[in-house]
Amino acid sequence: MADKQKLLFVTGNKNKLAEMQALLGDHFQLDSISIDLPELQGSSNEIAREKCKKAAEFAKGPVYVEDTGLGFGALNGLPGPYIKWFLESIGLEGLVKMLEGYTDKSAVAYCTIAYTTGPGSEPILFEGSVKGSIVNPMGPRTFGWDPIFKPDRHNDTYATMDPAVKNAISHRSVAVLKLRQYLEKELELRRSLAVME
Ligand SMILES: O=P(O)(O)OP(=O)(O)OP(=O)(O)OC[C@H]1O[C@@H](n2cnc3c(O)ncnc32)[C@H](O)[C@@H]1O
Ligand SMILES: [Mg+2]
Repeated sequence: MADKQKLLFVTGNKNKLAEMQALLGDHFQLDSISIDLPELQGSSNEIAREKCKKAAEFAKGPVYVEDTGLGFGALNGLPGPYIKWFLESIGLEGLVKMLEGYTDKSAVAYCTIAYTTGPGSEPILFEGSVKGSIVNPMGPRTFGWDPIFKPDRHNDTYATMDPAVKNAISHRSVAVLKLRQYLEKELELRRSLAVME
């Protein structure tokens, strides 16, 4: 069997890395560099794209990054890409409190993966999102806002469900599947071109 294709993921977040390993490890040899890249302000797409360009300059080769957000329906999608700073400053309880005056508790969890073949190449984006609602914290406080996000059609939060279930339905898994399909097609194309040479 052919060696697994290598893939470099740049992130400062060990929980993201663990999930990526579970989602991609069977198909790719996933390497990682742990740096918390500076992030500009803007849409998740802009943030992921810029983060990816910086990561490629650092790694001097093909690389991917991801940006994850959590947007509240009642707040027109905020905190969105800024969820990390809200979480760090007001915590899970504070996030739940932000929606106290609203009947609309809906939220969207999303992941934007940006992949580039190297410095100077425009990153390609792969997006995944999951609709759900914000609930009082339930489950272990291991990963970010998992305890307050309950995906639609599930009785669990991301934190109370089995990690395998989260990985089967999550915003990250949707984006990862798109990345995987893209890379596998690319690889097939390169192999068929090599055969023709
Ligand atoms: O280095 P990077 O990859 O940017 O890692 P980060 O932790 O800075 O990640 P983001 O900038 O994407 O910020 C997303 C925030 O949401 C959290 N988060 C990311 N994915 C999550 C998930 O699947 N479930 C719960 N929280 C998550 C994460 O801990 C951050 O606080
Ligand atoms: Mg970050």
